[in-house]
Amino acid sequence: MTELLTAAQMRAVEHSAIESGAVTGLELMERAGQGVVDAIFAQWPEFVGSADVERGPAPAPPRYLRPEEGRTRRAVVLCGPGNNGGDGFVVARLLREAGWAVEVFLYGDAEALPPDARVNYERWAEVGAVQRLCFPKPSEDDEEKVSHLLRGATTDVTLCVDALFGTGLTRPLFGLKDFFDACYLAYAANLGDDGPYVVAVDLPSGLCADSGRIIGDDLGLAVGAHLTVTFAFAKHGHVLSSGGVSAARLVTVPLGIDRSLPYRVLHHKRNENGTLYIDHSTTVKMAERQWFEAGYVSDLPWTSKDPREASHKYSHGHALILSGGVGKGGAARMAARGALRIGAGAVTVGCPPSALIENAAQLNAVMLRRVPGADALSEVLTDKRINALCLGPGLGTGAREADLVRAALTAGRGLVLDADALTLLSQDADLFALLHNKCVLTPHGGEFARLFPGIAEKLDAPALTGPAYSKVDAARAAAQQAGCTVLFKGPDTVIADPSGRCSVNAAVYDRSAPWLATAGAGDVLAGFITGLMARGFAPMHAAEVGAWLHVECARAFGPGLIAEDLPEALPGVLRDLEK
Ligand SMILES: NC(=O)C1=CN([C@@H]2O[C@H](COP(=O)(O)OP(=O)(O)OC[C@H]3O[C@@H](n4cnc5c(N)ncnc54)[C@H](OP(=O)(O)O)[C@@H]3O)[C@@H](O)[C@H]2O)[C@@H](O)CC1
Ligand SMILES: [K+]
Repeated sequence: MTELLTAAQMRAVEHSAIESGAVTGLELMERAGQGVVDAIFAQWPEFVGSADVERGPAPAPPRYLRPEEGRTRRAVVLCGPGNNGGDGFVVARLLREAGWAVEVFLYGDAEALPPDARVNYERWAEVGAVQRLCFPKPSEDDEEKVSHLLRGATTDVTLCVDALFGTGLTRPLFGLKDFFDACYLAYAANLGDDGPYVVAVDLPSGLCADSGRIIGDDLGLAVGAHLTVTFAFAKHGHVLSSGGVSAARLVTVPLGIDRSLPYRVLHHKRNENGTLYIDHSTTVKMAERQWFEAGYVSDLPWTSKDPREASHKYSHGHALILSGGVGKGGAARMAARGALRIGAGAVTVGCPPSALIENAAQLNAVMLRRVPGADALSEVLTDKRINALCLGPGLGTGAREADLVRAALTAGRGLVLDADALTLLSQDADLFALLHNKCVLTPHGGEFARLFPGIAEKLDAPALTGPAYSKVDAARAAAQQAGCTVLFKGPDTVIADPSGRCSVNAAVYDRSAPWLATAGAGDVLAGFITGLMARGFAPMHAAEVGAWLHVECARAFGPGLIAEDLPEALPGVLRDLEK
């Protein structure tokens, strides 16, 4: 798991590191700038010179400090009025030391720069010029100058470094349209050598660090970047909402302050059976611990090596998936296949009598039961080995189905509610009131808005100031309201439980899987989570692991994926995890 921080948490971490005396703010800024330059040369090795330099008494400089013979690379660095701008001055200086021609623009008042940024402004000013842009509204001349440079029409600028705003952006940017257009054009057209690569320092400017939304929404602007280089921790805004598509790549460089942090660490440990698990018990000094619980889900525990657990199929649980009527069973069958592949010991599809033949013709390892209505379901559930249920995929939204949802909710078993079951919950407050802490709701955006209209309204309201209300805020509020785990789907799937624990399963940057947006993929996800709950995973953990594996299956299969492929890709993914 990678932890994601808010801007306030990052500031707290930075202050605590500085107060501990381990490092100064100026040193942090130098490391940040150095990290950006290192990341640039790692990303584009062709920027690294190959010519040997003469060896003198001093140690040889790093490879990237040797520009290609006969070629001077050119960079434009746009610096803003805060410490993000300060990082930009460091980057400018280091690029210049590497033999680059660097043009620096300052959008802000040099006299009003914060102290560390001011020092780096002055260090740069000793070796290069600073072109001042009228602040806060650049003049037409300013815009002409910068956009001309960036459009590459008459120059050979290779890099544009966006150090305008980072975690301190609090209000919309209106005055920089032409700059941003120019940066964005370079990014969108991926002009390579014909135009500059755009590198965002910490965050693409215009983006809210906490929500990933563009401050000002459609009125506001944000730079698009080929590479974002952030410091110490990724921020929520890098993966949520527009943040996940704001850059082609995200690199997090360490600032060397991690050890002194008063924050909660998620440690991987092994229990006495050799099973990997995440230890959530490490002490936190930080008061609001849920702050630190948003993160990507990755490298999670999988197979148990405990031979006692392999003794019987029911020791791996029994999942019951309820299906709709004739011709509507495909979704439930895919969920059942997912539950079985993910390791539930037994999986049964329960369907109305009229759909028995259809289902029997399509199911083999999955068992089949008649479940005409709620009474029959209660009867089936007298079998205590059935420990997890899934209702929703292809279920239908009539009176029979509402009764089934009610009976399932009152049975007190692990319960995944998806699709039609979410519609039923949003239509019936009494049903909603029956939700309990063994439930997992898996809404997409539309379902979320129907279930939690007040929360969705807050999330949809224009983000006019930062930090803006985020999908993490929304999922946490929803989990509290529902009293159960909520998995709010998207490329930035957010999973939260009523305690405030929260994870983001982000399928963005190197982990993007656009082909996962395919019919039936959500049914398989519901099945994965149900299967994991049958295996004994707690609801939140089942939702985290299920969502993570779902994306991994899509990535393993690749383009051309259809929902049926997801369960079939699972064995390979699990084998790789074991390695
Ligand atoms: N944390 C760390 O460990 C490290 C952090 N580092 C770096 O510091 C960055 C954070 O610095 P920061 O806090 O100074 O914020 P930043 O984004 O530069 O801008 C704030 C300025 O912008 C202004 N302003 C805001 N909105 C505006 C608007 N719409 N239009 C115009 N102005 C606007 C705002 O003015 P105010 O709101 O006060 O009027 C303020 O002056 C961080 O992203 C990282 O790059 C590294 O150096 C080292 C380690
Ligand atoms: K920036």
